Amino acid sequence: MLEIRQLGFSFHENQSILEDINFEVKTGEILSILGESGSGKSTLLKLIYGLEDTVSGEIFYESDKVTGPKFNLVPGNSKMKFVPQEFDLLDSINVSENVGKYLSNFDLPLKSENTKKALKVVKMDSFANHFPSQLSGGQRQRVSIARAIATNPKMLLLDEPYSHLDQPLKFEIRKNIWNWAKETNCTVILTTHDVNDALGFSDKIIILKNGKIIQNDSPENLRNNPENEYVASLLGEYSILNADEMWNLFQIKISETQKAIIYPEEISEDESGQEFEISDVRFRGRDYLIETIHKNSKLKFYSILITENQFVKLKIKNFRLI
Ligand SMILES: Nc1ncnc2c1ncn2[C@@H]1O[C@H](COP(=O)(O)OP(=O)(O)OP(=O)(O)O)[C@@H](O)[C@H]1O
Repeated sequence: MLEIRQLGFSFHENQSILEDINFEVKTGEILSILGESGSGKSTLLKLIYGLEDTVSGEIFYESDKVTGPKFNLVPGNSKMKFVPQEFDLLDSINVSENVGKYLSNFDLPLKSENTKKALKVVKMDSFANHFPSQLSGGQRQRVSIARAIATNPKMLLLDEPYSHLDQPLKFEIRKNIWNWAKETNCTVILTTHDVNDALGFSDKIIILKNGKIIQNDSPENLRNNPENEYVASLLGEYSILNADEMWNLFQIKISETQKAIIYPEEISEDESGQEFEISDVRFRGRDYLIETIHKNSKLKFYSILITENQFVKLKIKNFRLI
């Protein structure tokens, strides 16, 4: 179990990079830290691994206090594996040797088995004899993940692990890492700004903004009940209407102090609905995202067909308040 209590961090005085961070991660859980660029995701991961010293608060891993470089000759926690954004493979040895670098030579068949298994998780088994200089950025990234996995860590910290991967590969590798982590009961914390890395592949998601946790919840709760518009905006397409718009357009009464967040799949065409003018149509593969406007109110919805009409009548099937 990892526990973070009232953590604060800054690089200089009069600056705040992380503020009042509190959360727990249970053994075997997969946690994604989602936030815009500069929100403090990598810094949080480095603090958990002990690469930076906390300014305030405490981090405990399995009841031991995590300390930073001020207290350790070799920074980093030997009980965890951290894969940073800059992958430091050794160019003089091949992929297989890089992955086995931290494994004991005492049992060579076991070393070879663990290396092969790890390379399979990241789909790099066919590159075992290549040298890092012969690999693309995404392939090097996968090898550095395999190197961490091969050690069978109890806690794996991944900083933007899928940033260099194309969509089909991303999908497969995210699934493989999930399966591997669940099989080995490894706790995984990863950072991302892509909601798709987080929604289907995490037990919990932490939303970070300007160094503060905005929400810490299951993927389902996060999407069903986003704390505010920033959270909704990280989770994909949405529309937002205030109390006057909800009443005037749809005769739905909500408090003046609240707004309604409506996802595209919660809006449907209906002859008895409110008329909106189509302002934009984008093909998404399986359907179209249609943007519409009525006076200053905007709604987005999905449609399998493109209508010939310039106007559509829309109804809201569901919404949540923020
Ligand atoms: N060594 C440093 N010295 C001073 N400021 C830093 C340093 N490293 C990061 N920062 C600042 O700390 C803030 C958080 O950076 P961090 O890298 O944790 O963000 P992030 O959410 O991981 O961003 P990204 O998604 O772009 O990687 C940023 O404002 C950044 O400019």
